[in-house]
Amino acid sequence: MSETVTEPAGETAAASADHQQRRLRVVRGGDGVDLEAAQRAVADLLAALGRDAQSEHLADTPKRVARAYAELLAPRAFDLTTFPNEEGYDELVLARDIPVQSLCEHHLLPFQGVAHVGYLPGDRILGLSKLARVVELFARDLQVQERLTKQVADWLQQHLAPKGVGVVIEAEHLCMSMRGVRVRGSRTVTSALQGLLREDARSRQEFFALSGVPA
Ligand SMILES: Nc1nc2c(ncn2[C@@H]2O[C@H](COP(=O)(O)OP(=O)(O)OP(=O)(O)O)[C@@H](O)[C@H]2O)c(=O)[nH]1
Ligand SMILES: [Zn+2]
Repeated sequence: MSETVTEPAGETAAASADHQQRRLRVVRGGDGVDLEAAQRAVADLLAALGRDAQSEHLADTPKRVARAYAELLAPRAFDLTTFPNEEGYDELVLARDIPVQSLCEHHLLPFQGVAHVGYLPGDRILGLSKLARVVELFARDLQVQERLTKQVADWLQQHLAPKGVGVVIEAEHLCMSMRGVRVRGSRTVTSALQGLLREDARSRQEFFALSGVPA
């Protein structure tokens, strides 16, 4: 899935002046979904599973399922708003317990849990809600948890250029709880660190402590 980051029309001047608020429009995915083909495929799947796709109860199910997957694979566009770090704030900024919902690419079943996303500011700070929006940007996709975790960290490092970034995701995979090995309640923890949070032991420890994850 491709992602684009553009300066909204008329905002270029504000964006180029470093002492001002800066906004970048972020759009990812939403392309590549053929709703009618998806609907036909779901009807075929129901038939292959021995279900009567023409029955009164299932008649609208292919359409609903196609739309549901299209929605689950389409993150909302947003404005990445940053502000100059005028106070020179140089401690961690951490958003804990951001809800995460994604789809495992192996079974197309949900995995869900929470993300803790933190960064050590450089020249700019980020509108706080944007940490959760970046998580959604990559979660609304067919994913593995490791890739999702790393994509969020890499994206923030690239677009915010902070001194460090840390991302922890704790999630339960329905493919492991509802089926297969059937271990209900087991949560997988993944982390991705960049910059000082990776290189400096004290910063890393602080990040994990504030995230509530034993280092
Ligand atoms: N590394 C990683 N593995 C995942 C993730 N989500 C699901 N999986 C695993 O992907 C693996 C796919 O293994 P397969 O042996 O091909 O599939 P399977 O026969 O359905 O495996 P079982 O789940 O053990 O029944 C399973 O072990 C899943 O638990 C993820 O986010 N990261
Ligand atoms: Zn799975």
